[in-house]
Amino acid sequence: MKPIRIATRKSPLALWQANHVAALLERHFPGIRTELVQMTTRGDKMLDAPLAKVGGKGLFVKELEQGMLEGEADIAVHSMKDVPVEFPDGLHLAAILKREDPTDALVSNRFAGLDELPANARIGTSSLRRQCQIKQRFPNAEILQLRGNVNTRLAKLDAGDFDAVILASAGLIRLEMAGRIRERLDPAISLPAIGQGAIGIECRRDDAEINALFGVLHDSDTAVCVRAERAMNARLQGGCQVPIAGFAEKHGERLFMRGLVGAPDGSVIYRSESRDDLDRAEDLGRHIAEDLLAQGADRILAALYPG
Ligand SMILES: NCc1[nH]cc(CCC(=O)O)c1CC(=O)O
Repeated sequence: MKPIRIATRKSPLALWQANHVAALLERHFPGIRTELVQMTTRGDKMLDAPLAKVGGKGLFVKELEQGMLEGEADIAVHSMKDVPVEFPDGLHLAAILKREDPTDALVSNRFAGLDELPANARIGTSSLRRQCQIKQRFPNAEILQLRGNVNTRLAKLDAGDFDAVILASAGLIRLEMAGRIRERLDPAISLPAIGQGAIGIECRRDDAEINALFGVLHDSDTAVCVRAERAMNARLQGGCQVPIAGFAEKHGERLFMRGLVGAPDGSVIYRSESRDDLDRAEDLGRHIAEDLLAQGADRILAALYPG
């Protein structure tokens, strides 16, 4: 069999994730070979623009999808957080891996945790979702733009540009930098992004050989949570550039989900939570979305998407 070509971005985290999938495939299917096809996405090129202004869905995945559609790669490995809810014709998710720690992490060289931060702390993040939740708790905090891959962001912190930065715990853990985490922020304080901590494997729908491989890597507990979260996002039309958070957890045979939509300045945050059966994951996500819209989230989202 020809090597399985894995499309990936070139950031250290993306390469870690692609190599992780390659190692899992080689472990489960002795004899299978893999090779990485490294690509640059529009999101990687526009590292200076504030993420909220760059816009466009699929900023970090489009080129990888194009590569698969053109036959240059067989699968793409993504952070589910970056994957739009709609797939291009011909592509779909083959598997979702078991979720890593889904929380946001506070990283600081000066302060031991969130409660130690001064009221006017300078906090680095380019995520409106993180910004609105931090601003609600610390109205006088100064939010400073922080783009680039995980290593770049830590270098900017170490250069003294910020009192603290907020990153996904999962990225730090995967890159063996968990020691830099000062506090894993409780979801009640910083509700994670849809899909945060989960890795997805995308491939061509009609590629039977490839599709057959991924059942063993699929984690159905993670998938049911991510399905609920993505159903919420589908209803809200959210991308990674809007202040939307959604996080589902499996408690026994039930799902518990929380969602929020906030104004970027933290002046108002609409929150919703609910429970439902596992086989109603998508209804649960849509229900949370409807509840948020009914509270007033539609006005926040309309202001962010003119037209
Ligand atoms: N926005 C980029 C991005 N996409 C996924 C992760 C982290 C890994 C994950 O969520 O699985 C990150 C970095 C971050 O938010 O700090």
